Amino acid sequence: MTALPWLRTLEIVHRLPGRIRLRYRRNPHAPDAAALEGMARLIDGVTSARANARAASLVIAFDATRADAKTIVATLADFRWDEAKNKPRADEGAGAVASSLAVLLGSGVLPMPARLPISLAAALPLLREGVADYRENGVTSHVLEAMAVSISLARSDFLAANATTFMLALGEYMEHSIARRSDDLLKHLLRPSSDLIWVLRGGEEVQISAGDVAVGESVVVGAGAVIPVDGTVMSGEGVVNEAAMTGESVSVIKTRGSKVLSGATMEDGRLTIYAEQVGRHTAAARIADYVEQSLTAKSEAQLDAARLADRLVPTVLKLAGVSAVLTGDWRSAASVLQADYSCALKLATPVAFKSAMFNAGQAGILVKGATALERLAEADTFIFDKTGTLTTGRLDVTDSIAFDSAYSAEDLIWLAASVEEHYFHPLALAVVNAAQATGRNAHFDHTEVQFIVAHGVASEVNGQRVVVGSRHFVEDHEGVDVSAQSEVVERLYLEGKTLLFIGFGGRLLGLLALKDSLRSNAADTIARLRRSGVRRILMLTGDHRDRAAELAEDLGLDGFHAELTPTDKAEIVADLSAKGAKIAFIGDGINDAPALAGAHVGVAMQKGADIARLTADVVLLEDSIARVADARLLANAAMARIAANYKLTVGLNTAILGLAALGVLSPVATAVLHNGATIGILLNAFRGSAPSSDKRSA
Ligand SMILES: Nc1ncnc2c1ncn2[C@@H]1O[C@H](COP(=O)(O)OP(=O)(O)OP(=O)(O)O)[C@@H](O)[C@H]1O
Ligand SMILES: [Zn+2]
Repeated sequence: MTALPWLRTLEIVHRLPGRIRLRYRRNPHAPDAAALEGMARLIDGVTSARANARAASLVIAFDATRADAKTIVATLADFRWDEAKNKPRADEGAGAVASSLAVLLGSGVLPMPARLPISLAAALPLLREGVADYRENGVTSHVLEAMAVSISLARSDFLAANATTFMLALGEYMEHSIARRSDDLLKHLLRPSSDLIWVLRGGEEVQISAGDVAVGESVVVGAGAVIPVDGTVMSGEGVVNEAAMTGESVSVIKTRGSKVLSGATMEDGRLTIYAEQVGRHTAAARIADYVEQSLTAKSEAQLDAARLADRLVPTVLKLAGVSAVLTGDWRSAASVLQADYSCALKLATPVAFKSAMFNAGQAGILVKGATALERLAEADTFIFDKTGTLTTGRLDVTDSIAFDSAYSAEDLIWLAASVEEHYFHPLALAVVNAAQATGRNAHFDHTEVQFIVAHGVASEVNGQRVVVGSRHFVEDHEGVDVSAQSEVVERLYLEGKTLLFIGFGGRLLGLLALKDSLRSNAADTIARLRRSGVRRILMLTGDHRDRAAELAEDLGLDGFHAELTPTDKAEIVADLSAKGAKIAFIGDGINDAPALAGAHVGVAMQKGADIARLTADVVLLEDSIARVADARLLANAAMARIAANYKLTVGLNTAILGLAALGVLSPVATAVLHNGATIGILLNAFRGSAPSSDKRSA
């Protein structure tokens, strides 16, 4: 990292209490506007910072009790600035393209003596960059480019030198604008799109840039806008959809006192929000950061490309030497040097990944990074959790059978609901719903409730132990004899129901049967997955063996494991992985979070627990299991495109390189061919991988 003296050029031009305007001289080493703002905001006491690149000014607002102008400027001066992270910039690139083009067109008509200085001036940035890069990183592709141009200049081949400079500038500009566009697309998916927001200041609504809003301000949000801050509603009423943040697709009504999250959209109404978290501290920014971080983690495909690129540079250099010796012509050396394609190699793959991730996002699938995409395509074994994943997770109580005449069917439901009402498990929610549907309130007072994961719940009513849960729990753990009712139990299982056993005072008091329906598109999804090359599809569940067997049969799965605890599920995943399976685990995070985290790639259902959406590599943004197959097909398509692009990059450029080495191609022809090929390949990578046509089979 190099700390550059850009701040020599920083001066205060205007000063007010709590506010200063600084001017910085634009130089190539100055951080860009966003970086400047970011640095300023890190300073203690600074409430907002806004840089204007065009005016080269930086306005900083601060809390005058906590900071003063002098310390702020001094602190800014202390920041070490890593220039490498800030380059290159689009406008500069465009300028270089224009000036090198002018020189290229003009050099032919200029008088001979003027040609060298003009050509040299045009090539200077490139030569300088080559030298700087050489000092810092040794022989890189920039160094090769500088050598190519130097050779042409030395031979007074100005046409070649200028054409090369122009093509390189153009190529670089295109490469980076395509790369940046794919970044922007992705950020657009994650960040509120509008930058201007309304706030109340001095009783009036004023429009400011979202970056300028401070904690404690009142932000006004109308229908259609994205909420820019995390905060509490002070007034108004609105329908808010937080799907992008929490995955919850059902919109909720927010009124005075409700909490709202940045990144959520206002579907209707109007809210005034007290801003509690702004800018980088908001939930939206945290999620975006997370995804950006995982983006920088290099996938295998990216590493392969980078490794080849690194090996390529010295090879090209040697080839240029050999070619010059064999052909006896420096021109061929210049041609070879600029046919180096390590840059294209390094860029094409990430661009393709990002554009695939963007497409996935639009198809309702959040893919957290290139590695996730790669692994999704690699997975040969798909393992589904049952409840809430293959099934809807919205259960209905169909039967309530009490074996003690003192209790009615409704009493039994109420007894279970009284102890279940504290839990979010789909079974618990179903029981509580059923109790409410009875239209009366027959709550049983009980002592504290114990929850035994993947087994059930237990408490005490009137001094007697009450247990609600699986047969295994009630029978094996609680010693309640169930055998007398085995006929009823058998019948209900045969009807495809999930059973809850209710023990009271050590006896079996009754049974609740629940029906959970398979998602209508579960079978279709399984079939599509098989067609996409998945070899084995399994189901894991905490539910009873009989129920699981029936579902597995209906769906044509390759196998299932039932009556599992969350740890059992994780162990099965670990076990199969150890045997070489590449597992994609699909679950909702309720009693399957460890398995989700332990899989090669974890896919979280949209309605899943927060933890699932946070730890999973892929998050469905719609409550449809069809998105799992969509995600797989998308990943396959993206990987195929990346592989094809890679071959094309290597093949095409190797051919150009070979011809250049043989002296067949002039430096100008090489520059045109090489840069044309690079741009074509990038555009191809950028072109979205079209998701399969049946993706909207909801
Ligand atoms: N809150 C609860 N109340 C009653 N029984 C429960 C509760 N939680 C779990 N159980 C019992 O434990 C069993 C296993 O629960 P678990 O959540 O692991 O699996 P599941 O509900 O069948 O879903 P999955 O297919 O996702 O594993 C359930 O089938 C049920 O019998
Ligand atoms: Zn047990």
